[in-house]
Amino acid sequence: MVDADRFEEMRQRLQARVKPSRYAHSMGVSQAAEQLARIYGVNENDAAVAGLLHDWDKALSFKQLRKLAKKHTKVPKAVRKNIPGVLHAYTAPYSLKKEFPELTDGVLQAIERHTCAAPEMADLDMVVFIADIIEPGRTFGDVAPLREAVGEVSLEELFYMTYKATMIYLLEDDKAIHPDSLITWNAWVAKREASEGGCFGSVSAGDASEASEAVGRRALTADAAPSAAAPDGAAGATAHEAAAPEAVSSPKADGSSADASEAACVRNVRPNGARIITIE
Ligand SMILES: Nc1ncnc2c1ncn2[C@@H]1O[C@H](COP(=O)(O)OP(=O)(O)O)[C@@H](O)[C@H]1O
Repeated sequence: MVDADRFEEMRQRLQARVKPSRYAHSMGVSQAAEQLARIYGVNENDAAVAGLLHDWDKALSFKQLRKLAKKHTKVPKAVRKNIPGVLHAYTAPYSLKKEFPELTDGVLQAIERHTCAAPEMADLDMVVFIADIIEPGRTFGDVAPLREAVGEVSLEELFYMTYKATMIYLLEDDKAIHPDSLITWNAWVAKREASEGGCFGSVSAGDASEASEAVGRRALTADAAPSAAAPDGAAGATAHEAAAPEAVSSPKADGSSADASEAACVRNVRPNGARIITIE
């Protein structure tokens, strides 16, 4: 548990370390992660802290990251050389543990997995991964369906949708993809196919309307974010353009005990944002 004073200290140190657009994005991710955690029954404090600090090592140059990754991570040489944009996630546990020794393994793991994810994801890992993509400052054209699905589908399904959107974005932008990402993708496809209904289930209709009202359509919509900061100019980085949104309260909703007969299942999300929803 990180108390308010320590969180404030972390916030200030992050602000001093990264550029303003990165800081704004980090605040957005922290608040989005906290909201997602509340909805999906994950530890909110861990989510807020992991979201805040997830890009801690984005302050480093690729040269510094390569050196750090070589010494303190198992990232393969080819990835260090060719996909340095992902290294900050892998070096972060080492860097952050030195700065904030009280950070738990769970928080550090969620931070480590926020960029490339993994075949097995803890709930906190998924919350931080999703928050990084759907925080209000994100301006991708295809995040709207993800935001709308918050509280409507299970955490696993929302993660699957988000991971898929990330893969599509990387391909469409002609970016190299971490080789382990294909292993992760295949694992999640298999897991999803094996799940009941083929889509990880979903939250009940009642929970869905409450939760999406509070989070999906208010806190996590781009419209809710105050004015934009300058885009991040770091090589390979995407633009995070919003200042921190105001926190809003939302009801608790448990996505784990869905009645499949009432469940709305998002079957597919297309790059243009169109999606197919089936009511089962
Ligand atoms: N699986 C992946 N393989 C290769 N590159 C990736 C992968 N996932 C994300 N990236 C790229 O790594 C960089 C950092 O990712 P991330 O930390 O999610 O970015 P952001 O700076 O947008 O928060 C981005 O340029 C992103 O496109």
